[in-house]
Amino acid sequence: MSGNPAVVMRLVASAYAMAEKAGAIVRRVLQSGELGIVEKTGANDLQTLADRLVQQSICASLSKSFPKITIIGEEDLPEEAVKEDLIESGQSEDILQKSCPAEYSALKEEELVVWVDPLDGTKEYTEALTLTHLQPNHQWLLDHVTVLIGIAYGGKAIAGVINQPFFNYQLGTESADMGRTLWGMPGLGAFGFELQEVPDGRRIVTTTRSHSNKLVTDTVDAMEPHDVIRVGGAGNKIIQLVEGKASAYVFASLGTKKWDTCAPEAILLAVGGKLTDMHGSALCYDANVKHMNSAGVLATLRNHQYYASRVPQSVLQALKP
Ligand SMILES: Nc1ncnc2c1ncn2[C@@H]1O[C@H](COP(=O)(O)O)[C@@H](OP(=O)(O)O)[C@H]1O
Ligand SMILES: [Mg+2]
Ligand SMILES: [Mg+2]
Ligand SMILES: [Mg+2]
Repeated sequence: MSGNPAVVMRLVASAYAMAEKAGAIVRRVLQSGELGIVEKTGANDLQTLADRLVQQSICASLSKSFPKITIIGEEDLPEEAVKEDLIESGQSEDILQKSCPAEYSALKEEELVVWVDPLDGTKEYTEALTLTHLQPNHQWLLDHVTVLIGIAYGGKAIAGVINQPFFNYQLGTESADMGRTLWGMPGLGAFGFELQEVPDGRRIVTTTRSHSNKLVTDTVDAMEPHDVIRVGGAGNKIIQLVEGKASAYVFASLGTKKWDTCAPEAILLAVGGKLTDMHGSALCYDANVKHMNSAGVLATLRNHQYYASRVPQSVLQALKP
C-alpha cells in the first residue's frame, strides 16, 4: 500500500514526524531554562514558549502539507510568519506502509479536522524546572508532558499521535532513547507501546493533579478505588490506561478541551477502550463544536459501564454537556 497512500494515512504519517519534532522543541526549551511563562485565565492555566513554538510548528507544517484540512490548536497566537526551521515536512515511512482501514480510505482532506494540543501538562512542565537544574523531587513530573495531535472525521476521533518528550528521562539528556511517539487508529491498531492491563479486579483511578475540586474528588471516591494516582496531562493519563498503570481516568469537571481528548481517545479506541463524558455520552470532534468538555471525562480500557454507573447523581446534575 506504499504506491498511493490514502490521504488520512499521509496525514498520520506527517503528524508522527511533526510530533517528534515537537518533542525535540519541548526538550530544548526546558533545557534553555527560559520557559517564557504567560498566565492565560489564571495561575493554573499557563502557556510557555514551548506551547507557542510547538503550536506554530505543528499548525504551520500541517497547513503547508494539507492546505484544505481544518486545524484547531489550543493556543491563541497572533498571525505571524513561522520560521522555516519550525516546519516539518517529513513523514513516517512505517505508517505510509500500513493499509488504511477501508472505511477511511476515501476520506478527503477537507473532511478532516485536526485537534492540536502543543503541550499537554503545561502546569507540570513549568514545575519540573530545567533539565540541568532538576530537583530530584520534581523530576517525575516531566513524564506527564505530552504533545497531542488528534484527527477527526464525522465528529469521531479516527487517529491520534502522542509524543512523550521525556519518556526515559531517567537516562539523562544525552540519551538517544529519551522520548517516544505512540499512535493509533481504530480498525488498524496502536503502536509505539506495549498494551498492558491492570490485574483483574483492581480499580486504579487516575485523575488530575493540578485541577481538582470537590466534584472531582467525590466522584473518584464513588468509584471505590483500590488506589488513586494524581498526575498531570490528559495524554499522560491515557498512556497510564493502555500501559496497565490505571484502570480508569476520572475527571468530573469542566476544564479539558477537545484537543486534550481527541488523540488520546483515538489511541484508546484502537485498543478496545472507551472515552466519554461523565454521563457516558460520546464526545463530538466536529470543526464547529464547543471546545470545552463541560461534562467531564471518563476513560477506560475495560469495564466502562462499571465506572459510569458509579458517578453520583449530584455530579451528573452539576455537569451539563
Ligand atoms: N480548570 C481548568 N482550567 C484550565 N485548563 C484545565 C482545567 N482542568 C483541566 N485543564 C486542562 O486539561 C488538561 C489536563 O488537565 P490535568 O493535567 O489537570 O489533568 C491540561 O491541558 P494543558 O496542560 O494542555 O493546558 C489542563 O490545562
Ligand atoms: Mg493549556
Ligand atoms: Mg492539554
Ligand atoms: Mg496544552
